[in-house]
Formats: sequence, C-alpha cells, structure tokens
Amino acid sequence: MNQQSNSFLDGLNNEQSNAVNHFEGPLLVVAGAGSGKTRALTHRIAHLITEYKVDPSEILAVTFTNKAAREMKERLELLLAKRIAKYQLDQPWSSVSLVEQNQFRTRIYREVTKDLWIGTFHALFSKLLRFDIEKFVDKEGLKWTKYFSIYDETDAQSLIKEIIIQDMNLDPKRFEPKKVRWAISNAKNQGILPDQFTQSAEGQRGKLIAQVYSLYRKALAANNALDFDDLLLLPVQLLKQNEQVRSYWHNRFKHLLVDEYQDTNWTQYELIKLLVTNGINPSFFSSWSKRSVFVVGDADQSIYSFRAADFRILMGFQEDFKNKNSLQGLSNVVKLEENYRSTSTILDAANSLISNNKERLDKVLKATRGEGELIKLTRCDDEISEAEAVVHRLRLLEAHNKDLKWGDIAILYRTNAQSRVIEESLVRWNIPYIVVGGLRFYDRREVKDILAYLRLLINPSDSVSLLRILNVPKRGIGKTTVQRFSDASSQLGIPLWEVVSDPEAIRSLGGRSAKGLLKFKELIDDLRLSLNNTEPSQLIQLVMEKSGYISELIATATDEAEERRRNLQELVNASLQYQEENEAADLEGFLATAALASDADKKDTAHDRITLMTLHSSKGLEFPIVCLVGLEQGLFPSYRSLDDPASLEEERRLCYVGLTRAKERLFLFHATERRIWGGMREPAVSSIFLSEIPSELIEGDIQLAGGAALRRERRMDRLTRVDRREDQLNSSGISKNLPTNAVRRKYSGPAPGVSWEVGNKVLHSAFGEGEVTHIFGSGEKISIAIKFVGMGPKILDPRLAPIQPIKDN
Ligand SMILES: Nc1ncnc2c1ncn2[C@@H]1O[C@H](COP(=O)(O)OP(=O)(O)OP(=O)(O)O)[C@@H](O)[C@H]1O
Ligand SMILES: [Mg+2]
Repeated sequence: MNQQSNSFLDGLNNEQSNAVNHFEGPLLVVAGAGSGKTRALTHRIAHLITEYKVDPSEILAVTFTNKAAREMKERLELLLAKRIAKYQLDQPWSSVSLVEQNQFRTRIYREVTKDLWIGTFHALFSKLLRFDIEKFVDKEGLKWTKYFSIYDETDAQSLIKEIIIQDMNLDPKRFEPKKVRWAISNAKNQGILPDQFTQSAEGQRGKLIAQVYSLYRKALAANNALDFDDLLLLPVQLLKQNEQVRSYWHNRFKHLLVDEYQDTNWTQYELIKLLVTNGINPSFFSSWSKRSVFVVGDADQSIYSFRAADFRILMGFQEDFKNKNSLQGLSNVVKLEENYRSTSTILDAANSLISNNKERLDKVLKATRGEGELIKLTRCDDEISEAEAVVHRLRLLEAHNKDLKWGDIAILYRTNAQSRVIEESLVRWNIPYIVVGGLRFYDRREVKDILAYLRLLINPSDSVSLLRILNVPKRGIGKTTVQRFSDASSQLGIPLWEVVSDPEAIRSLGGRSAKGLLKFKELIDDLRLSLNNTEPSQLIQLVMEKSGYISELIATATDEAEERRRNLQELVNASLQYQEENEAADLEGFLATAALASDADKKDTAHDRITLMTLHSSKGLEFPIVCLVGLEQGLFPSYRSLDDPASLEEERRLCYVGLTRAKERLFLFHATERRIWGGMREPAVSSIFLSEIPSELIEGDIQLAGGAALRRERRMDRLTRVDRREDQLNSSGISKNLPTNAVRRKYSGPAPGVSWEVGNKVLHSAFGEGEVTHIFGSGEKISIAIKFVGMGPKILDPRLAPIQPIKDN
C-alpha cells in the first residue's frame, strides 16, 4: 500500500502503520508507555472505515475510562473531518473556517461516530443488555426488563445492609455491609453464583454471607436492577446460553479493539472471546474472514489486580487467538519500541525502575526526544512541608515561564487521602485545581434524589429509588407508614410502588400520610405522561419543579441550598451534553451514563487548572509536568505490599505508570515524617523506588522550613553527628540545589556495620523494644520493618533510626 496516499498512516512509524494496516485476524500490540499504542488504535478505527470500508456499526472499541472513550471519539471526528475537508476543499484544516469545520464534524458524527460502539466494558455491555436482557434465562427464574436500573456502590451497599438487618437479623457491625458487598462482588467477578458460593462457603460466617448473596440477587431482580458486576456477568451468561443472541452480536461486531488489555479480567476476557469466536474454542477458531481482534497493552502497566485484572490474559493472547499466519510461524504481534512522550531522562528513569521487576518480559523502549532536564527530588520534613514544597516548586516554574498553563500540570499520589494537605496549600496560594476521583458528581444527595425520581418513572419496580424520594421533599408521610408499606411489599412479593399507589391502601391511612401519598401518586402518574415525548433534560426540569424540590431549595435560602440548586442546574447541563453527543438520546441511556460516570470523566478543557489524582487514575494520560508525592516505604510502595513480592512488583508498575505520565519535567517528593490515617506522626524512610532510579538522573533539593524544621532539629539530636552536620549545611537555604553525589551520600549515609536479620531484637530510643519482621533491600538501600511492643509495625532506615540491636543471651 502506498503510505503517502493515506492520511491515517501519516504521523505513524512503520510498526504503527503495520498495526493500523492489518486487516483480518488477531493482532497484539505490546509496547511500553508512551509508544503510541492508543494512537495506533484510534487511527486503526479511522483506517478500517475509510480504507477497508468497514461499516462503523461493525466496530466495537473498549477503552479503560469513559473519558478516554469520549476523547477517542472526538479525535476520530477530527481526523475524519480533516480528511473530508481536504478532499472537498483541498485546503489544510487550519485555513478552513470555523463554521465549515463544525459542519464537517457534524457530518462525521452523523455518518460515522454515532454508530461506533466505543466505551468501557461496563458501558458497552450495559448497552447490549438494553437490547437483549429480556432473553436472559436465570437458573432461579429471576427476571429483568430492558428498563433495568443500574445500582452504584452506594445503592448496592444499602440494599445489602437492609438484607443483613431486616431479612437476616444479623448484626451489621459483625457483618459490615461494605465487606459483605466486597465478598459478593469478588464472587461475581469470578462468575460464581449463589449456589456455587454456598457449596464452597466455609464456616458459619461464609454460609451466612452466601445467604445474603442469594437474597441480594433476588432483591436486585425484584427492583429490576443490576449492580456493576452484573453488567459483565449477565452478558457472559446470556451469550453462553443463547446461541441466537450470541450469533447476532458475533455477526454484528466484526472488528474488536481493546486498549489497556493488560488490565482486563477473566470475565471481560470471556466476553471478548464469546464475541470474537461465537463460542468456538479460540485456538480452533479459524474463520477470520473480514473479522479482527486487535488489542494493545503493556504488561508493565498492569495495576488493577485488586479488581481481578490479570496480565496473563495479555501474555496468553497469541496462544488464544491464532490465525493462518501464526500457524505458519508468522507473528501476529507488533512491538513498538519508540517512546514519543517523555524526555530521555524521564524515560531512562522509568526503564531502570521497571527493570527491577522479575515477573516481566524485557522490552525495548527508546527515547525519540531530547535529554531534557534532570528529575528533581525534594525531601521534606512532613506532609505539610511536602505540600508547601510542591506549591513552591509550581510557583517557581510559573515565575520562570510566562507560558506555563496550570492545565499542563498533574500532581499524583498513591492514596486519595493525600490530596487534602496539598489542596490546602493550593488554596492558600490561590492556584486553581481539580481533584479527580473525589465524591462523584452523581453521588451528591440532590443529584441522586432527582435521578431516583427518573429511575422510578421508567422502572416502577425500583423500590430502592422509590424509598429514597417517597418523602423527599417532605410530604408528611410518616416513618411507620413507610415501614408498613415496605413490609407489605416484601410479604406480598410485589414492588413497593404497587403497594403505595393502591387507592385502597391510601384510603386505609388517615390524615396527613394519606394526603401526602395521594399527592405523590398523582405526581408520579403525571410525570409518567411526559415520559415518551420529552427529552431527558426537560424531564429533569419537570421533575425538579413539579416535585417541589427546587422551590424548597430556594425557600431554604442557605449557602448550602444554593450550592445544591447549582448542582441540579449542572445535572440539566449534563443531560444537555448527553443529548448533544447522542442522537437517539433517551432517559435510559442518560441514566446509564450517570450511573457509570466517574469523576475521572469530567470534561475539563474550559478551565486552566492543575489536576490532582491517584496514580491509578492517571493511566493512559500525559502531562508536560508531573509532581509525584509521598515516595516513602509503607506509603508507596504501600505497607501491604512490603512483605509480598508480587504486590511489590505491582506497586513498581504503578510507579512506572506515574513516571511515564510526564512529558517534560518530573518532580519527586518525599517526607521524613508523616501523619498517616490521622494517627501519630511516624518517621518515614524514602521509597525503595527512589533508589532504583540512577542517581545521575536526579538532582536533590532539600527543604527545611518553619516549625517543621524545629521539630526535625529535635529529632535530629538522635541522629549521628555526621548526618546532623550535613543537614545543617543543607538547611541554610529554603530550597537549595545540591550536587548529586552529596544527595546520594545523604540518602545512603555511612554503613553502620550491623547486619540485620529477621528476628533480631532491637531497642529504639522512643518506641522501646521491638523485633525485626522484614528486611528490604541491602547495603545502601536497606530498610527494616520492626514490630514494637504495644504498637503497630514501623519501617525504619537502620542507619538513621536511633536503634540498637539487643543481644539474645
Ligand atoms: N509516530 C508518532 N510520532 C509522533 N508522536 C507520536 C507518534 N505516536 C504517538 N505519538 C505521541 O506520543 C504520545 C504517546 O502516545 P500514546 O498515548 O498513544 O501512547 P501509549 O502507548 O498509548 O501510552 P500509554 O502506555 O501511557 O497508554 C502522544 O502524545 C502521541 O500523540
Ligand atoms: Mg495508551
């Protein structure tokens, strides 16, 4: 093929072009971070449509987040719009007028992107269920209709809590809903149904949880609702049991594409397999005519094993999906070896770090960009000075670079809790920011209330939603009345709505409750009349007005009420945006979008602000400037990973993901003391990951300031003299660059000549007696975990901590 003639191969290297050009059969693209996997996948979709004349409705593309899906659609629209503009006007895109640009994009949307199924596994398969869930045959006879509600984690947990307390009469302290939900979710992720769960359940507790699971499933069905796990599990069961349904989707989706394949779990893998091979063993599946499965991934970035993801699925792809080529010994793998994202300094650091993992296939990842600046490492006294140091750093950057945009910067951390202090510093300095992954917009009370109305309108079986809004805003329906009705509903086995809307039942009540209930029934009946001929955004407004929700907020006239009103306005905006993005926009679709949205999806190009997020949410993204904070043993890597080599390797992959998000500049931070979980200040040892980055790539920068410096001074008294002298030297300036080797010496310190072993008894000048439980690293990189009598384990650097070995006699 003539590569010059085709714009979708432009801007790609040879290997990427091969991947994009590939037409029939399986293809695996494995490559390190920033090597253009996602770019290749996006271009491939455009190429399939324009070059191979694939109908857009035959393409199914899986992304890891909703945001990535949206961006991919936008990117495709732009790519394709540019192309038709070039054909029709023979002008470069930049000289096409804005009006015409929009016309082209609208046309592409109409003709192409609206028919493309691009989304997360959950979004795609909930869409599939809207078509076919009524064909699902459940072993226990449970049924769902296409108007099913999607319950998020809060809804699911409250349902489980009710079962634990009301149906099972168990103590919710002993059977914490959250933990029970987790156990059930775990089972569902492995495709285990209640009967199997019961068989394998151990002990009385296990048996009781099995019972909750069974009741929970029944309750979901009674509410015509599914939880997140069901959105994958039900399609697997359905596609397995119903050949007609399976063949339909198999024939419909001829081309499957999956991004971030290293983080798929076995249920998701099962779905891909069923769609691609129509249930035939993938190794024997040979009819690849006009059909393909294209996955891209990087085993070094597999970071979701706690959600049952397994990178062995990626490793097994070639064995799983064979084609003629692979039988002839030709490879169906493409490797990309050039990184286009980061400076070579950043890339060298990341490559060196990840090479410490044992369970991996070595691969090449070469830099294509210049060396760039050294990585800056800042050591701080505690989490507060760390936050200050980050902000100080950002302000310095701002002062030196007029073109700096806050939107170019990300601050990444291991745990959500770390954002608070950083936020406080940013607020103090008036720097705009957004926290990704905080409280979901759709989890706010007022938003959930209005969504509950909408769910009830289309799904009268949804008693969880009904209970939420029956007396919201207040209608004088008493608690006892509500309890009586819900008891009746569960005894009769009919939806709560049927009970509360029964005229007889309403009449049987006296006074205020009866009045309120009648009002409620009339409201819902009235709103239902508008259901079929009203857009989601208008329905939302109708609900807010007719229910009296908005007028109550206005009457309340507090700041909080005003904030809630604004959030509801934002809900209307969200529905408008949904309508713009989907031609066949309906309420079911909007509710599904709301249920599956996460805060990481927020579209945020309008504001120029810093992004704060966990390392986990940063996967797939890139930023010119990245600050990574909290590089300490026990925090990152996390405490739980310290005595488990496999989890430590996962933490290292997470660090690799973090480092490789940076394009130009990378700033690392760690503190020598930290208050964790709201408890006592604990001494902290720098992360093992820091010692795995070659020292010549890092320059140090010690921050010591204010009260923290004093506290540190006091602690310093316990340290060796050599260390103290060096520290005083360093603390003479607030931020002072040190030559690399001085920093290295600082971090390594003089070897004390004690060789530590697990089981050694020690005496600590502050914590008292303890026993060594783990040893991490050796030589200069050693740190040890000690369990002190009467307190939790601590991780210390034996060369700095005031400890002495105690001799057993
Ligand atoms: N052939 C290329 N020439 C120039 N730039 C490219 C090329 N391929 C990709 N890029 C750019 O490199 C950056 C990384 O690309 P992309 O996000 O597709 O990588 P990735 O392999 O998906 O990364 P990750 O593993 O982090 O998901 C992007 O800014 C992209 O536009
Ligand atoms: Mg990517």
